[in-house]
Amino acid sequence: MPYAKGSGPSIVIALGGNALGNTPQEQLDLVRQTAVNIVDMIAEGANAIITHGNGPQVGMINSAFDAASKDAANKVPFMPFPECGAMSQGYIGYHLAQAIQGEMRERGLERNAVNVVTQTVVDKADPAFQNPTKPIGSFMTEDEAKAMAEATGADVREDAGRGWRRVVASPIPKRIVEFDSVQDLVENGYVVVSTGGGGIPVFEEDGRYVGVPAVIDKDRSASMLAAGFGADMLVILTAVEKVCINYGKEDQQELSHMSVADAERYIAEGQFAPGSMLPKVEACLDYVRAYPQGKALITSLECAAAGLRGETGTIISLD
Ligand SMILES: Nc1ncnc2c1ncn2[C@@H]1O[C@H](COP(=O)(O)OP(=O)(O)O)[C@@H](O)[C@H]1O
Ligand SMILES: NC(=O)OP(=O)(O)O
Repeated sequence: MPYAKGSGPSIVIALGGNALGNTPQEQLDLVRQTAVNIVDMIAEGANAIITHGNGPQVGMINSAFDAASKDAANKVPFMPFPECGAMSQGYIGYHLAQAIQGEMRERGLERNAVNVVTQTVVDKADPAFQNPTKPIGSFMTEDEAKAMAEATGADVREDAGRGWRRVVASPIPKRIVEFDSVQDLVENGYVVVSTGGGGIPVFEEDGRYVGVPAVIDKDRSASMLAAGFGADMLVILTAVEKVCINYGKEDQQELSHMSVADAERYIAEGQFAPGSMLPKVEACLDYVRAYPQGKALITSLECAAAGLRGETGTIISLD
């Protein structure tokens, strides 16, 4: 039976790595807290589509299958990378939908949560396939990473000052295959987990879809989803309450609002670290340029509901 939609804004939420953790038990525990923060927004009437990252998880699944399949005694088959992406969506979406459902039941909210395994069309000619940039899996020291690269042929890079990781191609998302189904679910009052890990990247060939070994940036896909829906707000939840200029320096300054022109100026000044805050600000800019009535919010998980009420976080709007 369909559920009633909330009376509040429509929002697309992108969950950062701090919402999920690294191991199954850590993820299960963290996701319960994440669900509390998400349901705080749903309790205010929000109609939410929740997207999430998958870098650590898809890397973990891929490494586990690679290691297991190399020993014939295990009888574990080689697992292609797109299938590992699909597994990561199922695994994270299962935890998220279950935790959100449980939290809504506990608060007596008559809504239902569902996870949609989602494919995202990318372009075969995307130059990203020639230049892998998306960090996946766990962090390593430089020596460990270089030894791994030597042994496996994987690409490795330093990740935003936090250590070394394997990197894979990260093409630009073009279209979400399950968009109409997600829209139907939202219209019928469901809280939808969708486009996890940016969506499983696929090429379109003669009307059929074929998985591609890559990982799409979840903030970019969330931005495209929010613009496509005409969502009132794109909410990017990460580890900081506000975006800063002079981040980490003595004269650090938190920003409550940025216009597109402000953001462009700060980007030109190099205020946002590539691989961490820069892609988030760029995703917000893409959304407000494509849907000028929309507002993007970057804040922490803990501040999500207060941010939605306009009490904290950094709002990015056209002007
Ligand atoms: N100018 C900035 N303002 C605020 N945070 C910044 C800035 N530049 C870099 N950061 C860092 O970017 C991080 C968010 O990026 P990241 O951790 O990659 O995102 P995710 O939450 O999606 O995993 C913040 O926690 C912060 O440490
Ligand atoms: N797909 C994606 O953007 O994952 P992370 O947020 O974990 O990097």
